[in-house]
Amino acid sequence: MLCYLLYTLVLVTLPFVLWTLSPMLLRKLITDSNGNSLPPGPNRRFLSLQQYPERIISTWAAKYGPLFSVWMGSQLFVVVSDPRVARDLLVTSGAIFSSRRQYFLKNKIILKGRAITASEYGDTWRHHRKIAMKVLTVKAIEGFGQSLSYEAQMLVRALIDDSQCGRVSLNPYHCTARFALNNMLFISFGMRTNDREDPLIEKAVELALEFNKLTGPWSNPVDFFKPLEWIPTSKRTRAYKLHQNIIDVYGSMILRVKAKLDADQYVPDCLVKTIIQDQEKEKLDWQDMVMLSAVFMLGGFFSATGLITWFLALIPSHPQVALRAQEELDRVVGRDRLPMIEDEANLHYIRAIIKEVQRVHAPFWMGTPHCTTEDSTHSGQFIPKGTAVILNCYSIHHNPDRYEDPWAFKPERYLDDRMTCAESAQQPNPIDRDHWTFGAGRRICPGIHAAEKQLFLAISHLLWSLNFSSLPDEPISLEEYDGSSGRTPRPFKLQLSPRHDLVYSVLMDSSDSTYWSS
Ligand code: HEM
Repeated sequence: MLCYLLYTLVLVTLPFVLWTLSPMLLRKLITDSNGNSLPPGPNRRFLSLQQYPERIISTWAAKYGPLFSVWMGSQLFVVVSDPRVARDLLVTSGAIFSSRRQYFLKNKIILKGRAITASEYGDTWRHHRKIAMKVLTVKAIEGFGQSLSYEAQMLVRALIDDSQCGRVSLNPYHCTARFALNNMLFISFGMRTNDREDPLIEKAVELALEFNKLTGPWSNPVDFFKPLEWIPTSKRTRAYKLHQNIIDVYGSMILRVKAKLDADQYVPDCLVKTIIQDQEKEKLDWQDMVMLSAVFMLGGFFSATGLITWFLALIPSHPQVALRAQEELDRVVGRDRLPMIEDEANLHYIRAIIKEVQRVHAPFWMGTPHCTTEDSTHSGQFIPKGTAVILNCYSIHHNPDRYEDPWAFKPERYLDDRMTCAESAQQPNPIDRDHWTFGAGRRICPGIHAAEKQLFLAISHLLWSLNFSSLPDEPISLEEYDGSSGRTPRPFKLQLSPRHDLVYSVLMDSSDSTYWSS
């Protein structure tokens, strides 16, 4: 009996053990016609990397070098941990390094291969990205300037209001989320929410959080082991539910805009107005329309919320940074008005703070994986067609050769950098690029201009108006975070106070008196 049990155990586990260890052999067998073999890497397969995958990835990058390979289940990945390699592969060889792997949960179930980010490289991706760019170019974003500035003012007001003018401590997440949500609502649907208790905020936050929990590039075994696709799991059920919720929530919002347009009511220029008006010309079906509007809300909203919340988590432990920024604000803007978009060019230290937050707290340490559409080689290393490519921002952003004292939060390092992030990404020498938070190559984040303007307005308004401190018995963790594809800080509390006597009167000078209740 014991023998029989042992025999069965060996029979069941041996194939799995051999499969897990097969990379040892495959690394020797897989070569291109010139004998170039795969980049080095761990000699076993993994099914997932759960919490904080960047930590093990950076250890592997240190061991195996700037281009290493690793199998996640049946999928071969290469991980890029150096700016020059990133430029060579993602930019120079962009024609074959710009597709997307069809992840089971994210791409197949939740986004159905659409939403730009889930589309494979080709005509549909090009077409949908071009449509999105109609509202995301520098010029288009300038057109949203007034609304973005207004939301920044509302962000500060909401923080003051919710903290009862600084009398009680608060978790700022709800306020930062509403700021980013309203910006995306306006750019996508030409609307904003005034209601402090609006269930739409809860729903949008819930959908974005669920999306980020379910779609980490390395967090789901089902993405890498096909037989698991047939096994009902709670994650698979959640993915189907999320897809349906996206269709229901954003679909009903599109219908709201359409009803207004049909009734000849005013709708500001926005993504959804464009796609409704051009639906026939652009040959968009209902799923295309919903997914295009959803990706702004899921990706754009979550990442901007994350970065502003990370800024608020960082600032209490860096009072000297706040002080220096506030001296700059007093000198350039003064105390009798709020910062404006036009001030950005003269607020060098504020811009440096934003770049440094983006470097030390990039919302996506592993970017969004690209996928190759042809065989290629780099420095004598073979990268087969169908390989998934990870841009390892975590190692790149902590390389001491590029960033002196890389673990420290030091905005000064960017003080002489006068370029926008979009301009910096175009520099011929990739080492000079500020950071890699927005990705690289043909799939670089199309929302980069919208993100930069929002972040500038939010952070300059916050620093102009308020001082922030943590609670003595509730230190803020800068190490831990929530999310798997995107990261936001663990919930924390702040104590805030107005910075000078004019703060309330300048902020009160607003047309929207229904909102401002204190
Ligand atoms: C606030 C900070 C933001 C960060 C850090 C960020 C970061 C990223 C990253 C890393 C990618 C993947 C790039 C690649 O594949 O190489 C991406 C893609 C994308 N982002 Fe953003 N993003 C931000 C804001 C936004 C905003 C505001 C929007 C929309 C208004 C947006 C829309 C998109 C879309 C549609 C894609 C898919 C692009 C494609 O696959 O071609 N993002 N973003």
